[in-house]
Amino acid sequence: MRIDALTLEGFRNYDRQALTFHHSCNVIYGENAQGKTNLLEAMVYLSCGKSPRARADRELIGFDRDKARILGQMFTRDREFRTEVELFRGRRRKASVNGVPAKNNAALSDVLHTVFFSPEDLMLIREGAAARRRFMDLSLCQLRPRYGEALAEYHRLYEHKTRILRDSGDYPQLLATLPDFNRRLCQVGAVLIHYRARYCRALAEYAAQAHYECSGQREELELRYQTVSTVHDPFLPQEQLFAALMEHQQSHEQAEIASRLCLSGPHKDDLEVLVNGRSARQFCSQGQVRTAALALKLADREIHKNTMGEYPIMLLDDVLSELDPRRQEYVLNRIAGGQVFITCCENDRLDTLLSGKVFHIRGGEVLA
Ligand SMILES: Nc1ncnc2c1ncn2[C@@H]1O[C@H](COP(=O)(O)OP(=O)(O)OP(=O)(O)O)[C@@H](O)[C@H]1O
Repeated sequence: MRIDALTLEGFRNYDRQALTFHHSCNVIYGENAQGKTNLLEAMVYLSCGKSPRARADRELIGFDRDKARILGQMFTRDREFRTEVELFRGRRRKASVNGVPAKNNAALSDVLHTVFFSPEDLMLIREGAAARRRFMDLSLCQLRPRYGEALAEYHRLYEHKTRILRDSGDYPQLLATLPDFNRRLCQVGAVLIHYRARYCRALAEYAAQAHYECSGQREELELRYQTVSTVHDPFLPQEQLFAALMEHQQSHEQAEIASRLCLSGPHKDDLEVLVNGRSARQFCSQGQVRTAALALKLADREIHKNTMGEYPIMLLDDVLSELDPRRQEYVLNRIAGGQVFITCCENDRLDTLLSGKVFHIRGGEVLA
């Protein structure tokens, strides 16, 4: 799997830029705030229809533009693909693959998978559960089309339910609609738990191996998927997951109405990380946290490889400079075999370390 060419028009600080890439390694360097991350962000968008950092698509459109266009030429499963996305202010985006309209994000993920790794991810372990849920969701949306659909529906229902609870003080009659929302949230929630449990099991296996190697065989990493307390086994059939979610929901109904908050459901899931049997979040040193985060990202890459039969595109956004030489070397050795994009501020070391193509970015343009 590789991206051969990318064209950006009106995307973030790119006015119009066409780029062709090396099949293996691409180093993108430049000073701060020149557009290096924007470039990687466009590639993530092509792979899943979402930005890893923007909350709304309109943030991706150039400040003084009405629309943005991202066009990628990819090579996957021995075939060429052309994915095009157009984003507009105030109207729905348009996306197509080889000229055929893409119905949803899954149609984009069918062509391209990316694993995006940025300095913020180095604190994935220390942050609250939301960061680890985002990590699982971004990956699962690319891996499993049904998961992406279920997650989108869950978010819609959750928003709606939140509004009902919030407004129920002034309009108590709204509460009559709550049982229908709760029921559907539990049905869709069961789908999310089904996929998350399997993903976390695979992630745990690969991440343990990577962490063990990267720590010089000194540390053991364990991952535990945590979901709603009445779900004693997340691998049970979905009907049983649904029943367990309903049980939790019913026991929290009064508390939800009193607090006007959604208290029950997999929107509070987490992935607990332990190193040598202790909570990494509480007890790990900065270095251990980095190794664990690195292990999660490398494990994610292996899962994509197993699912697609090809390595996903690895996007390393300024992370190498944050790692010590031993970890840098480990990452660079582990990611050989697929296409990789690496951004950095200085080009003094990487082009000697890696062979491939080097791009110098300034003000949303690639300098010759
Ligand atoms: N919608 C937008 N329209 C135009 N410019 C934008 C838009 N969003 C962000 N920018 C600009 O893009 C630049 C940031 O680009 P980017 O995040 O890619 O930086 P970077 O080169 O990765 O920098 P760093 O090394 O600091 O991470 C900023 O100058 C910002 O003002």
